[in-house]
Amino acid sequence: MTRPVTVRAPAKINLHLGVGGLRPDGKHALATIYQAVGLYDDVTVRDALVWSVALTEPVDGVPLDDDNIAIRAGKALVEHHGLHPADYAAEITIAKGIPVMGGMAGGSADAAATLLALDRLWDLQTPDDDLLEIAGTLGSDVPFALLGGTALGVGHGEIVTPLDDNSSVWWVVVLSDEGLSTPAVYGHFDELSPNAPATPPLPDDLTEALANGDPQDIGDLLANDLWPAARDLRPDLVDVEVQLRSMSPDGVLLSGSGPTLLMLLEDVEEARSMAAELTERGYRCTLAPGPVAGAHVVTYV
Ligand SMILES: C[C@](O)(CO)[C@H](O)COP(=O)(O)OP(=O)(O)OC[C@H]1O[C@@H](n2ccc(N)nc2=O)[C@H](O)[C@@H]1O
Ligand SMILES: Nc1ncnc2c1ncn2[C@@H]1O[C@H](COP(=O)(O)OP(=O)(O)OP(=O)(O)O)[C@@H](O)[C@H]1O
Repeated sequence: MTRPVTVRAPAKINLHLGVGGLRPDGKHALATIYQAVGLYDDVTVRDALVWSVALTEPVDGVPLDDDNIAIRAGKALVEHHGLHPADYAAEITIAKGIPVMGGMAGGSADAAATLLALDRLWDLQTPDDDLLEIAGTLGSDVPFALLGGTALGVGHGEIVTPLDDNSSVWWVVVLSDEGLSTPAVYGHFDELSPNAPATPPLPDDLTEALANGDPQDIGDLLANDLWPAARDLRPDLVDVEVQLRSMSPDGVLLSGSGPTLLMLLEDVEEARSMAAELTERGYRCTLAPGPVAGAHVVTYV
């Protein structure tokens, strides 16, 4: 019997989320810049006779059956290697630190972590390119969760290329008590933007600002095409956004498809005092540094 393996995978935000038209496969063409930030899920895998998934603490909205993306990831890895499904299954335990349905790709992090953890548990030695390819079949954000750091994402978000990022920033992460459905936000985007370009333009200015590492320039260039749709679906977010902008006029951003909101700060002390002030005003928030590493093993067999 092999020893359990634990992999830690980060949340992501999109510093730029350019959304194009709806493709025939039901997804939207993207030109995005991902950044991995320091909120994590830890996924532990153990050999088992049947697939199962459990959480270390109960969290609403996470399926505990075969719909869980971690189990889908495990089965995809078994299939990729042509292994006999009856001989390979795992007990998966997830410690969730990434908000569920928050637009921070928590499920994607779990899928990426599971791929890496099972690869190590079963000593499959899957090449990195194969892991990225399997990841892309599981969800648009999954390849980036493997990669981490800061990266350009094109296609439907699954084609990722690392970017030179010389910034080191802190994000005040303002959480919402209620999640927002990613397909619903994309669906409303289609209603608001019927003439979106087939391929959105690449964010060259932000790419350059990241290479230069100046947080002020980065803050000025943050952009998210899903924001108007998220605002319509969740008008309560507008009030939070106004409060954040009154504290820091630049550097406020919707995370992915929302509803989490972000505020960029250069200095950790400043980030702490903003978070304290927001907490005092009744908001639930946390801090996360960026960029951080992608999925990585934290225990060894
Ligand atoms: C909003 C983002 O987080 C930004 O990175 C992602 O685009 C969403 O990625 P994800 O949650 O991994 O999404 P997937 O699991 O691939 O797709 C879920 C659903 O989101 C919508 N979707 C997702 C990605 C994409 N480029 N276009 C889409 O329209 C589709 O309705 C799709 O059925
Ligand atoms: N391991 C998992 N953790 C969280 N959600 C999961 C998991 N597996 C499946 N799901 C389902 O995936 C959906 C999206 O959850 P998730 O927390 O990944 O949202 P999100 O962070 O908004 O995603 P994204 O930013 O990629 O759009 C939920 O409906 C949830 O029920």
